Amino acid sequence: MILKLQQKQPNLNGTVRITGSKSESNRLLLLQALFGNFEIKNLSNSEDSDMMQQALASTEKTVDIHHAGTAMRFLTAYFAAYEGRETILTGSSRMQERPIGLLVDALNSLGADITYLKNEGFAPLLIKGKKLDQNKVALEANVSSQYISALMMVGASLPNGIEIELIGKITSVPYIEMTRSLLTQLGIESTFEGQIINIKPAASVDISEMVVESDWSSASYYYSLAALCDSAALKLSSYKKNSLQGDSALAEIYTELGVETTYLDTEILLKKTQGPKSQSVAFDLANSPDIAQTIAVTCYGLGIGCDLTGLHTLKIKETDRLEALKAELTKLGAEISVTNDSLHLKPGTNYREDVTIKTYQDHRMAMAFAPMALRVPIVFEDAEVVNKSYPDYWDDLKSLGFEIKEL
Ligand SMILES: O=C(O)C1=C[C@@H](OP(=O)(O)O)[C@@H](O)[C@H](O)C1
Ligand SMILES: C=C(OP(=O)(O)O)C(=O)O
Repeated sequence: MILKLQQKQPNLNGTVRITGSKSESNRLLLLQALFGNFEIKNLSNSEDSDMMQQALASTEKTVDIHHAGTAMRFLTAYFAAYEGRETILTGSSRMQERPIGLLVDALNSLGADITYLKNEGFAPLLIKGKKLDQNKVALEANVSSQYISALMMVGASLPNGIEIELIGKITSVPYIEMTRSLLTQLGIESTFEGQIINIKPAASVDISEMVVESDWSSASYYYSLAALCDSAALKLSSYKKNSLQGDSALAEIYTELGVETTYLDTEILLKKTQGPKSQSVAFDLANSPDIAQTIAVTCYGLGIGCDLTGLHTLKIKETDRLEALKAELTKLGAEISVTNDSLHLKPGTNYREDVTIKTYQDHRMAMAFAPMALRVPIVFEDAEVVNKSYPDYWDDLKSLGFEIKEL
């Protein structure tokens, strides 16, 4: 599906209801499968959460989780500890290029039997589920926190729990803390001191319902819209101040880009203030990698420069996000350079019209670039890519007055 977006109305007012965080949802679905049948409220309607649900319900030998990184990583650990079950776990062609060797090595060192069916270090995996008889494991922590979350959750179901030693710098730390907090809410004890995570064993949990906060990564696109319009009063639900999601750092980050957040009862209200405070901004996003694309595009739309660092995980996500950002922002007229872990954008407003943005099978490429429609008409290839995390995105933009035409 090719979509053309235009937004001639520079004052944005409205309320958008976003469904639950896909990170929290996919953790709770796994924890529900491991520990008991609590109800999950405000579950994400993302394709990734559908994939997780379908995979957990499947009795087939081959389980295909398409593009869902959390499902791939969490289910590798889940099926490895599923005694007597043999599973082939696979995903999209891109998923078969996203590394999983560190997690497989860690699980095999705990006693799992996982082998590679195509390329060493990558899906598809043949997982012969068995009892994991060890409970201490060490792994590098700078590649993906999803490996660590997977070990923490499945580790809680092992008879002796799990002790995880994290080697080197730890990336995406808030996601590890999110996993811990959800375990705590379920009554499962853990500690995280220095480089060591300890999870106590649990057989079942005594809780009837868990409520998922709405998705902050999805909220990022409204922060960008608020920054780029002339005036905004956008209400988003359901959010809270003490979020488990690291991307809630948006509220602080966007004060520098001219957006003020007010926490209401169960909503946040975004208002545009005077505009950006300086001609160039700098952020280390090692704790919030998923909002890097949003911030880079907002800065370009504001005509200011930015230096984004801590981006070393972007190359192994849905696409190489650093190269994709460079290619598409350049098409729009930006002067941008990237390294393996950083991005530098020069101030400038040389906006080119009617550019067609390639989305690289990456939902965040489409969603992050859409607010540029406040500057110039813009076209998106494969616009349905948003389904991975936010299927209602285009409809929600329409509700704010965006003209969206299928070409
Ligand atoms: O645990 C999670 O839910 C996630 C962790 C992050 O991945 P990395 O830890 O691989 O950076 C993030 O980018 C991803 O969208 C979701
Ligand atoms: C990186 C992402 O997801 P995942 O790693 O779960 O595929 C994302 O949603 O931006």
